[in-house]
Amino acid sequence: MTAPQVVVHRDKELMAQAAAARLITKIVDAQAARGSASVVLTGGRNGNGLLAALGASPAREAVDWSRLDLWWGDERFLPEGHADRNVTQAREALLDAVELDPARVHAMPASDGSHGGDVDAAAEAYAAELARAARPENHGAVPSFDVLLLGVGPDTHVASLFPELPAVRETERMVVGVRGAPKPPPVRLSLTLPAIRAAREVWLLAAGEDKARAVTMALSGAGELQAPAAGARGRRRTLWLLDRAAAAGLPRELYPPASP
Ligand SMILES: O=C1O[C@H](COP(=O)(O)O)[C@@H](O)[C@H](O)[C@H]1O
Repeated sequence: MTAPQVVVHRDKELMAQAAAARLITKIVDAQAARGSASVVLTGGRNGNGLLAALGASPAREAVDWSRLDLWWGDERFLPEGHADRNVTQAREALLDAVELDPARVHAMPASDGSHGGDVDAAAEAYAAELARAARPENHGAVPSFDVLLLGVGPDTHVASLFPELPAVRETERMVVGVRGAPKPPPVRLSLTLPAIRAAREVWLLAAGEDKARAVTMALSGAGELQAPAAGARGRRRTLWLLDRAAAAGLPRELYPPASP
């Protein structure tokens, strides 16, 4: 697992644009090196902001969208097409505007899908889909994602791993059903920390003053049970992409003085 690196941008718009530029480069490089790329998307304001910025960037033409696998770090367990589902919001922000291969868009199950309202069965099904995509050279039962994106909640949650809930303690399963989430809706699906840590790179996004406490806590030695964001690490890189408001509580030693 890698130590966190921190990059601070002036504001959330610039952070989204810079993260989008970074992601385009990563995808293009992975496609050049391995033929395809895999990215795990996040929900939330910062994740959707990044997707919208990517959609607005002329450089999006550099990506071969048909050779991109998309997965999700978490999902609100709601009916297909529900406006609060992370996949619905991602489609609106970007996915409907690019030429993806539908077979490579791995949305998490909906509550009115083939598993009905059984969130545990839905979690097992998504874990099986991940396992089928994993290669022998990968690290465990999930693919080696090129980039795994995570929005950081004001309470330090990432994906749907909330402080002190059972999901953040999971050490075996790659995907779990979550009940009793403090942020609505209460029932969700989430990758676990072991699945997140299989990614080559984990990028955590946080902008706005309501995220400052969470960022300070996660980057100042809190444990992953109290601050799940602290446990989200990539195998090759762990990158925190922040705006100044979210970084306000961090000691300057944590990020280079040259950050504009
Ligand atoms: O509910 C969720 O919240 C987090 C954080 O969202 P934000 O709007 O506070 O940035 C998000 O990362 C997660 O995917 C989503 O389901």
